[in-house]
Amino acid sequence: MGVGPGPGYVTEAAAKALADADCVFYEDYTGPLHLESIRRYAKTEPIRLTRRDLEDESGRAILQCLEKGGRAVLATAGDPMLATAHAAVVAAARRRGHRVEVVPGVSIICAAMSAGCLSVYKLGGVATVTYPRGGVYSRRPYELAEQNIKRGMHTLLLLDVKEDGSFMPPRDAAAVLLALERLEGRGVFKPETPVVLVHRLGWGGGAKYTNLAQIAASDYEGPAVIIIPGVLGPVEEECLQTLR
Ligand SMILES: C[S@@+](CC[C@H](N)C(=O)[O-])C[C@H]1O[C@@H](n2cnc3c(N)ncnc32)[C@H](O)[C@@H]1O
Repeated sequence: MGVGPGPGYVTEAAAKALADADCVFYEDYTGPLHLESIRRYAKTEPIRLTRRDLEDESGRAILQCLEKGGRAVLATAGDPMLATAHAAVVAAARRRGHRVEVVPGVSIICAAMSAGCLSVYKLGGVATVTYPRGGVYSRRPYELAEQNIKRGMHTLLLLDVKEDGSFMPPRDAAAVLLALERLEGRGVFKPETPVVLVHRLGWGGGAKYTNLAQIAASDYEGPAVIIIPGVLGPVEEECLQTLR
């Protein structure tokens, strides 16, 4: 079940699922989750599951609740299935014969495209900007943006989650993209590259049409997404100018 990008986005369907559940679980490593919104509707105290509980242990606590005949809910920020690995939990429960309903939420991906004035018809592949691991950078955002730009498509970049559960600030993401440019050198991420920054949506943040150099020098907080616009239509261009 998704509870949207921030407070106030719990749908009636999500509220009903919470009210009907015997066990309420949540995770907050794929996006910040407003726990009070969940408590408002749930009849039991929500239990936090970590990435390890869900991805390494296959959501065992959820399956145990189901196997005792209970109804279980797993609440996530945004939409529960977009840019997450939660399909594995759904599949594990269905394989054991349980009925599973996915309750969609307002995804940060949809919300960011809306707030950023960009047409989803031109959204190309999505990637995540990650911190270098063991000194090695993932080249995926660079290669994907390069392909999307060639086709005139927009590139939506999600930002890494740190080990301590905090979200990569936009300045760190801009620094990673500029470092990738130094490694690859094909002119995909230049300091003057125009970008749409969507930060802390639903939590008092907003959207800004700016460039990579300005983001690298900014103090916006995460969570955030960075969109590299492709070829802009006149309506997109006109709307983007209002985000300067
Ligand atoms: C792995 S994605 C999960 C997306 C989620 N399942 C959804 O559909 O909304 C998590 C990333 O989305 C971005 N994000 C999450 N919440 C956000 C928010 N409220 N405002 C801006 N970006 C956000 C951050 O880049 C974060 O690392």
